[in-house]
Amino acid sequence: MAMDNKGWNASQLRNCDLQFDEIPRLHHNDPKVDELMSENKPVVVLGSNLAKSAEKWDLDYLERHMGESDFTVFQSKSHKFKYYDDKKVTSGDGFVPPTKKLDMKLPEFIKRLRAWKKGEDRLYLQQGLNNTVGPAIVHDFLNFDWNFCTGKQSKHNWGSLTSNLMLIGMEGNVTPCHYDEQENLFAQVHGFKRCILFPPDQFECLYPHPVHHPHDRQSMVDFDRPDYNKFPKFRQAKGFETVVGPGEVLYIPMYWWHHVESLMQGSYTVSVNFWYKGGPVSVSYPLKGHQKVAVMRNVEKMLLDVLQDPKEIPVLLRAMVLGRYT
Ligand SMILES: CCC[C@@H](CC(=O)O)C(=O)C(=O)O
Ligand SMILES: [Zn+2]
Repeated sequence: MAMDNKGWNASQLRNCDLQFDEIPRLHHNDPKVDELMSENKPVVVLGSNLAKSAEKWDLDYLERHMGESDFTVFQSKSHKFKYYDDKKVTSGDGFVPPTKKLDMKLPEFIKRLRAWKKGEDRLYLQQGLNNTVGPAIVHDFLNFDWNFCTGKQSKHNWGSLTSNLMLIGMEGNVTPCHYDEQENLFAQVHGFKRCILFPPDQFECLYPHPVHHPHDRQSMVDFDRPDYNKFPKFRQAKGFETVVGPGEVLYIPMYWWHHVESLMQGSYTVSVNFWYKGGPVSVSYPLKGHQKVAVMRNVEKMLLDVLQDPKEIPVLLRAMVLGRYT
């Protein structure tokens, strides 16, 4: 495969009907980086040393140093790893989990990753970096450029760092479109990931599952085969995209939708994310897109709390709105 000088080429990207603008890719010293971050806009930061100490995290190194613990690995029959909250699964709701959550030792995971053949079940290691990893990994973790991320945290008034997730994915793995309620500095360590982002105000085009659903925060639209009858506004979604490679950091603002895919016919991918709580809410009118999402979430939660039966929610909302507000 002819690789462009970027280390990948467009044939490795999955087809998507939409057109995207590029997410800006700026050197970490460029003042525009902080301008975009302060406007809650995504940016790829180049040349930072945020996770430079992890650049040696290839499979051999990880096999030698991750330690003997069990790590969280998701298994999927497809290329999609759609997150679900098992605390929101209620018996009899007919929900079929799309992935299986396994505990696996690293050597076993690596063996299966190396032996994997297209068409077989896929695996995606998603493990919080904590004291269960070996001392060498802890050493590398402590050698992340904490000045960089702590600097961003304080400059942009983010809350506390909640976790760092280590992600080891197979080529072609997809984390389908969803939003998180945290700020995210997403450090790409090995391999290439295509990231498609949409601002929070595209809520109406991305049709998230109801808040009480196990797939809360996840889009109902299948990007591989969008159902335009059920989700007509998806055609109007206006997204931004980038491909991040080793040493690059993508800022994913809180509440921004993101779809992330490990490039096809690429290598395995390693990423480390840095999730921060959001900062203090400053209310000014009109409310920002993400604030309206937070309001809608609260309305859904309150309605479920008082109505109890989820099926009554659309009935009440239609009675309230149709013919009165529309
Ligand atoms: C479980 C987290 C997956 C990650 C996307 C990806 O790298 O597949 C993401 O969505 C995030 O960092 O917020
Ligand atoms: Zn996410």
